Amino acid sequence: MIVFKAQGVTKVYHMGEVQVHALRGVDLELHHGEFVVLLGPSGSGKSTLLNILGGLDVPSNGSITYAQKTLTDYDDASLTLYRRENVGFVFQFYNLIPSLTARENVALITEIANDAMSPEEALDIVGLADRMNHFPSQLSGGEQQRVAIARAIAKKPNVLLCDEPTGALDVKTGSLVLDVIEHVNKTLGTTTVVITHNAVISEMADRVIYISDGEIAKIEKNHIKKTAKDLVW
Ligand SMILES: Nc1ncnc2c1ncn2[C@@H]1O[C@H](COP(=O)(O)OP(=O)(O)OP(=O)(O)O)[C@@H](O)[C@H]1O
Repeated sequence: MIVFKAQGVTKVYHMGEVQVHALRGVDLELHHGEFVVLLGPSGSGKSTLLNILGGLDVPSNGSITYAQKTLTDYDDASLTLYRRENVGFVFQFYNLIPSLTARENVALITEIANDAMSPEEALDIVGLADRMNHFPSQLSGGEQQRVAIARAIAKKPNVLLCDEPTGALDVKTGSLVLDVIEHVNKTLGTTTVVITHNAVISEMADRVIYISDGEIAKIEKNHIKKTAKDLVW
């Protein structure tokens, strides 16, 4: 089942006289429940594509459908609703609110979402049931990222979009965080897209999409996937 369909998607940023062509015509289909890794050099357009899929940004041209509805026809209010109901985001830097505990950071989302799990349940999934009442400053980087993942998945999103989720973490902690993302993908059936600079992570994907200079250079399917725990880097 196709979740996203992008056709001829371009993105041009205008910086005074200069035009930056971040995406130059992307055609892409993403399927329900799949785990996709986006790989490509710095500046190739990965974050721009992820942000457009997540409704944080809009393309200059082309169309995107999500569950057969045309996102590119949505106004700001509809895009906000789309994000709220369907998309969880995880970024490299965890963006937790320092004055709130882990539980309260997750509750911020569960209070506004329909049919959300409880903050306790979400924190339990990421292995932090016993750290619920700790503040971000009392947690390690990996633990903070797991709180950010709990916050992203608590509303049971159909789609989880992760922009370099392990970029700020050491190998062991990064592997733990990937293990959590893998678990969410498998148990909740969440369509998952992970941007990374680390080619090793692509071994756990169903498909690997290579982006180069604003275009899809190639797409590879992994016939045998590794689990996060089996990755060596
Ligand atoms: N808001 C913006 N205004 C102007 N140019 C931008 C903006 N956002 C991104 N760009 C430019 O668009 C191009 C693609 O950027 P993007 O962040 O999508 O790349 P990326 O592949 O995610 O890079 P990285 O791996 O370094 O995060 C780059 O040349 C970048 O400088």
